[in-house]
This record gives sequence, structure tokens and C-alpha cells, in this order.
Amino acid sequence: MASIYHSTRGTDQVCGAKEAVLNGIAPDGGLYVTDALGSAALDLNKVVGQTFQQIAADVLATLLDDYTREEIESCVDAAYVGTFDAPEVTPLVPVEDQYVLELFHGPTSAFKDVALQMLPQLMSRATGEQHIMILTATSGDTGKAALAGFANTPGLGISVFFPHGGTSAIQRLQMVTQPGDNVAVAAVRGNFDDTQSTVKAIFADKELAARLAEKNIVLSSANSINVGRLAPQVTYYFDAYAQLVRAGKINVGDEVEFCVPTGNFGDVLAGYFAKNMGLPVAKLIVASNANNILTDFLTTGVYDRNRPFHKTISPSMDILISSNLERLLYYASKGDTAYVAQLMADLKETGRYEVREDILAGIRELFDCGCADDDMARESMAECYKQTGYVLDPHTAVGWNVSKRIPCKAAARVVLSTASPFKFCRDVCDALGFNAEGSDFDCLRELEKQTGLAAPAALAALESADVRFEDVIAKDEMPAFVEAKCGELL
Ligand SMILES: N[C@@H](CCOP(=O)(O)O)C(=O)O
Repeated sequence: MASIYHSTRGTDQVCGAKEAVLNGIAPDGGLYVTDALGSAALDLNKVVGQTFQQIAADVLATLLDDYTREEIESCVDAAYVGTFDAPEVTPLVPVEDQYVLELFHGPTSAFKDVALQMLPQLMSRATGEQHIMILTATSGDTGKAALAGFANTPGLGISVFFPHGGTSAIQRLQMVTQPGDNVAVAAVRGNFDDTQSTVKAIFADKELAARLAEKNIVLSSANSINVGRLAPQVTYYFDAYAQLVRAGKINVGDEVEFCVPTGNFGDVLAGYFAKNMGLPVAKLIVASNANNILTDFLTTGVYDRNRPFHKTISPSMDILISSNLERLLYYASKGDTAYVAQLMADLKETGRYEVREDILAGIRELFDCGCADDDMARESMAECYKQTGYVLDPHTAVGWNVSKRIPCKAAARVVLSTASPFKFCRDVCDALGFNAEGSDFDCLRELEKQTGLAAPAALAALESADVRFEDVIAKDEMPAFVEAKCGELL
């Protein structure tokens, strides 16, 4: 029987995986979860002999089990054959005494491509006659990856909102130059949390939904609140493990640790899913930048967003409302939807909640944490480059810094590398002591010259790309923007 999905905040409305992917977020504002997680494991002996694509097919068939095997395999082919510039898709590179999992070889040079090359495939096989408008809030990377994934998909439109002045220059250019007839992009005055919260409010707006329904349009999400975004990310945890075994670094069954730079908690939650699907994970280390709300939560059990919001050199992690933590709370409370709903209501009303001691203790059995501010990240970029020649982007540097301070107790430690350093070339040049003057493309060329690395062609090409989207709007204007774009694009 196919897995049943329901909200983290209640079980009265249930659906299958396809409907969960299509809806993006549950009708009560919670996130879709399935109680089947933990009941089916991948066969590790098989995994270690598989390609990334084969592992992806098995992961997706397990988590999204109302897709047929044929549907899953055609999704995998479309998403992962010929779309990444590394044959392994997500290569694992030894650097000093740990391993860097390079997740940035996709079309937009960020880990989001792994899921956002897949989500449009999943969505188009789940939809019927309806038209879909995808709403995406981004702090830098998701937006472009979603645009690249959904551009020109028949029957689908996509609207992306990013914080005005809150991304790197290259990240912004990637979005505002996006070609396609079905895409819209706007900068929002405010930070990522304002944008993400407004997108969630738009999903909850019943009157807007009714007006759109008259035009046969539904809204969905390309953020990791959508289980169709999260499930594909589980693949690279298994694949990293397989690469370690094949390289003779560990034996099948050995435990490994992962250190994950994260803001919205999606990337690290995918590791929790992997663990629950049979991957021997000893620890998941949550690495935060100066917006260290997750470090505080995992240390004290208190989640408190009443604090300053810092703009950092790792902008994709500038987040104080980590959406996917809600899913972990659901599983850690053993499926207590009323408890999760209460915590989320507390967060909305007071900006704060505190979990019970037993729940924190359960979480801490698997999760460790740490944070690194900009100076620490710069130091790690410089030190790592000096000692090994390896160039870390500022987000990966946060993970690297945190990882270095927590001794590894398992057979291997893998640091997830979230983006190409060329997306943040000015800050990387600055950290590495290279010339960081001039335009961002001067910095890109300087980084190439000094390191001998080639910038991804799509990033270099942004220098001469036409800017198509220049709207800067207030968050209150987002609902009208979405409704207008539904009319224009669908
Ligand atoms: N870091 C993200 C923020 C949104 O996270 P998501 O994983 O939920 O899409 C970004 O770069 O936009």
C-alpha cells in the first residue's frame, strides 16, 4: 500500500505522495510527513554498487511510492542524465582528514539543483488538467535553481522572491536574467524570513485560492517545505557513502558523520531521512553562520527568533525561521501533531518556543551543532586554501570551520559543500587575499587566475546577459504580484 502523507500539525486530511508534491504545503500550514519513514530501508550492499541515478531511483521509489517505477525512472533520466558537469553528479573529494561532498555541479552551481532538476519532473507527472504557479522564497540559491528547473515547463509558471540586497551580486544576476515565458522574479524589501512567511501566508489565503481555482490554477512550492524537494536530497547521502566504500575508505556498515551548513534545515533533514532509510549515520552536525538560532536551539531546546538578523557573507543561510525543523519536531515527538501545532502557534505569536527535555535529548542523540561567523569562515577559506589548495565557498567554509572543531568519532566525516565559490567571488577573493576590487566579474576572473580553476560557464556568461526583472516590491505587494503573474504567465 502506498505511503500516506499528512500535515505535521494534524492527521485529519491525508493524501498520497503525488498530491503532497503537488500541494507543496499542507492545508493547515504544516508540512507533509509520512509515518512510513523508518519502515523501509535501502539495501546498503546494493547501494554501494549503484550509480547516483540508480540510488536516486530507489530513494524516490521508497519515499514517493505512489509514482510508478517507470515514472520514477523517467524522472531520474530527465533530471540527472547530461545535466551535471561531473560524471558522479555529486563527487566526493578528500580534503585533509575529511571529505567534501561537492553538490554544486548542476546548472546553477548550487546543491539545490539536485532537487530542483527533479521536482519539475515529479510535479508534471502528478498534475492533471490544472495549471500550477510555483512560489519560491529564496535567500540566494533556491530561486535560480527553481527558475532553471521550471522555466518553459508547459502548464507551470514560477514566481521567485528574493530579499532586496540580501544575496550575492552573482546570485541576483542569475535570477534577474532568467530566460523563459513562464517565469517572474521580484526583489522584496525585507529579509528572507519576511519573504518566506509571506509566501506561506499566500498559500493559506483561501480567497485567493478560490479566485485562482476559477481559472484552474493552483499554487505550489519549490522550497524544501515541499516533500518533493526534500526527497531527492536524500540521494546524495547514500551516494557519498557508496563513494567512500568504493574508494576503500570505509567498509559497508561503518558509521559516518555529516556536517551540513544549513539555514532552512532542509539539507540536514535529508540526512535524517537517509538515516531512517538505513544509512549508518553516527552524527549530523548542523553548521550555522552568525544567524545561529539552530545552534542555540540544539544546545538549549529554546528556539527564539527575537534576535538581530545578520547579513553575512553566506547569505543563503541568513535565515531565522528554519522551516524544516517542524518536520524533525514531528518525528522527535513521535508524531504528536497537537504538540507540533502548539509549538508553531507559539512561534507565530511570540517568536519563540521551547521543547520538552526528552525531545531535545532524543534530537541530540543524532544531531550536533556549531556556528561560525564571517571572520571564522574567512579564516577557514584562507587556511584551507593555503594548506590544501582547495577553495571553499563561504557557506561550505562555515561547515568546514564547525567540522574542524568537533572531533570525528566515526569512520569518516563528510562536509556537504553547498555552492561553487564563483557565486561569491568577491568575498572568496577577499578571504584568500586576492584582489577583490573592481566588478564582480573582475573578481571572478581574479579567482580563476589565482587558483587555476575555471568558473562555471553559466556564471561567467552573466556579465553580458540582459536583465529582465527589476521589480522591487514590499512584502505586502507579493500577493497581488502572484495573482497578476498567474494571469500573465498561465
Ligand atoms: N537557502 C535557501 C533558502 C530556502 O531554502 P529551501 O531549501 O527551503 O529552498 C536559498 O538559497 O534560497
